[in-house]
Formats: sequence, structure tokens, C-alpha cells
Amino acid sequence: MRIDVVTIFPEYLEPLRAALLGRAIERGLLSLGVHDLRRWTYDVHKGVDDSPYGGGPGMVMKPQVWGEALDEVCAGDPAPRLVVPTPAGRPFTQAMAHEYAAEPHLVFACGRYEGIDQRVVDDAATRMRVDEVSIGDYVLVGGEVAVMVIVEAVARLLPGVLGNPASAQQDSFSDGLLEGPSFTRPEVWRDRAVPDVLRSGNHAAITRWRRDRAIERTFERRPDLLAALPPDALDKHDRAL
Ligand SMILES: O=C(OCc1ccccc1)c1cn[nH]c1
Repeated sequence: MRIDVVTIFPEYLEPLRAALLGRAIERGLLSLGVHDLRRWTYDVHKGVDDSPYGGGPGMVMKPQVWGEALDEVCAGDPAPRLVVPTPAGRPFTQAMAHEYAAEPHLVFACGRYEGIDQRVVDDAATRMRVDEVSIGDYVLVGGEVAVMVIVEAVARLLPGVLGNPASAQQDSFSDGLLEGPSFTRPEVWRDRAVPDVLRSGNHAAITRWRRDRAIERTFERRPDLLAALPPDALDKHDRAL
């Protein structure tokens, strides 16, 4: 998979070259290109933003600069997928992470200020798939951190990136529920013991216990996820929790 990121703060994306993802890049499991948007400016001040038509606070990123940047970064690629993080985007989900993990080429546009002139997205959409995506209901200063979130969620799904692929299968949300609590040694820590069932070796009981804790936690923290489950997902026992 090829990933390109266009940003006015290329150094902000350096953490993607560290640790697990850095090793995946070194191993050629994915390639990452980070491009400074100012490379496509043409004025001495390397301006990338201007005042918003219609007034209002803040600045908007200029269409000309973005248009030329995306033309070059997407050049020669029949089907890049452009992802633009924005608070106004469609919610990013684990399902989308799986969708993106199947793409040969992802291009990320990092907005700053109040965002990017809408015509950039509209123009790009005439020749590639464009997703305006939100990673949550809050406002960041720029799209760079959101890109790192999305890239990490996608890259960990690529074959060979995670040491233990099973953990990507048993992800939170993979069965529509939140993960329940986890424990490791010591058996007792600050007078708190690990639940007996987890040391019983009774795998049916352990599976049931884990599912019960997952349902309880989902009910407690994300009732919306419970409501979204297919009707037959929870049995009588589950509903009695
Ligand atoms: O703040 C975000 O993106 C950066 C951004 C982009 C455009 C204008 C302002 C800020 C964001 C929040 N949830 N998902 C994305």
C-alpha cells in the first residue's frame, strides 16, 4: 500500500516512521510519502490560505495550491482514494479502516485553519473517490493528527504488520461489542485478585465470562452499539445481564 500525505507541517507526521509502523515501512509492507503543501505555492510568501468569502472568522485554504498538489501526488494513478479529515466528515469506523486497508493508494489532505476551499474536494471527486472523514466530535487545529489515527488503524490491518494477526480479528467492535477487562500477572495486585474464572482453565466459562463483561461494558458506555446489534445477536442470558 502506498500512502501519501499533503500537509503544511510535514514534521508532524514523523511519528508514523517510528515503532511498529516504522518497521512496517522499512519492511516494505507500506510506503509513506509526506509532502509539504508549500511546494506548490507560487508567491514569495508561499501563501496557502485566504479570507473566507461571505465573511466569518479564520482563514480558508486556497484551491489553486491544493489542486496542483493533488494533481501531482495522484498523477498516473487510476484510482487513488483521497481522504480529507474534518470535523464535518462522515464518522471513521473500524469498517472503514478495513475498507481502506484494501486500497492500493491512499492520499490524505491535511486541512488547517477553517478548512480547505470546497471546490478542491468537488474537483477531485470528478476523477477519484473522495471521503471527508471525522475521527470524532471535537475540533483539532489541523488534520495531521487525524491522519495519524487513520493510518495507524489501517496499517495494523495490513498482513504482516501486527506480530499477532489474531488480535486484529478480535478487535473491539469486531463482534459489535466493546472489549471487556484484561488481566495479567501477578494474580493479586494491591489486594485486587484476578477473577477466578480466568484461572480456571474452563474455556467455555471463560468465553461466557468475557462476553458477559463485554456486554455489560457496552451497555454501560456505548448503548448505541447495543442498539445497532442484529436482533439475534444477544440471547436470553445476555439480555438478563
Ligand atoms: O479537527 C479535525 O480535523 C482537522 C481540521 C480540518 C479542517 C478544519 C478544521 C480542522 C477533526 C476532528 N474530528 N475529525 C477530524
